[in-house]
Amino acid sequence: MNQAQMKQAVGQAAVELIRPQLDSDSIVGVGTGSTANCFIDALAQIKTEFDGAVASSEATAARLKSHGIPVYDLNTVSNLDVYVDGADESDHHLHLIKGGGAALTREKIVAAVAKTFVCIADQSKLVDVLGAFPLPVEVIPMARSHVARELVKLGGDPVYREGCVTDNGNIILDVHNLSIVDPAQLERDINAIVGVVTNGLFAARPADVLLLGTPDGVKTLKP
Ligand SMILES: O=C(CO)[C@H](O)[C@H](O)COP(=O)(O)O
Repeated sequence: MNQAQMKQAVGQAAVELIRPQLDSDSIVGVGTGSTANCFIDALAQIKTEFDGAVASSEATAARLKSHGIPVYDLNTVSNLDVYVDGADESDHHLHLIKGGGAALTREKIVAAVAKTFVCIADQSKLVDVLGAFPLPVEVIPMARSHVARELVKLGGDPVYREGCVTDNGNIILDVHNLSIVDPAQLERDINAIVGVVTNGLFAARPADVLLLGTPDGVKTLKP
């Protein structure tokens, strides 16, 4: 099984996992990225079994709508049982790095609202210590240089993601060379920098389950 097939397998596995809890009133939280796209395509096959979705990005909203799945504003939704999304890295506690697709802030908001967060990823994303993948930080544009200096004080090497404007109109700094031994503390420290919208560490709200694509099939990991 190659990487693309593993992504399809975990997308399908996520649909099978959540399907028993769906009913005609259910709204599904949907993440962003190539693995989340596999989930969307699999979800479309059962679109008559739930009401609609909340999207974590404009790209995801467009893909959901292209399948005829209604997309709701999160503010109109009182109950979100499940959120399904990919990740750039996961450790064995299911602390994540996300934001490779620049959708981290909306992803973190939807994950915070959902009762259950199902992460889907191929096996290349599972690591012992987070940080080989540069940590994305969404920043208010006028604070870019200030935030970059503060990130250097925290031991990282921030790099401006050229040409990237988030769905919220902000910029991304990718922080290289972090060895993240305490993800929850670093998540708090970076979010405390004035000008930071949020960072791509999901430690305060880790995933509840990780469906990991491997050549031997999909494995289920829990913290
Ligand atoms: O956090 C994300 C987008 O902001 C994605 O979940 C992450 O980048 C993984 O993407 P892919 O499934 O394409 O590898």
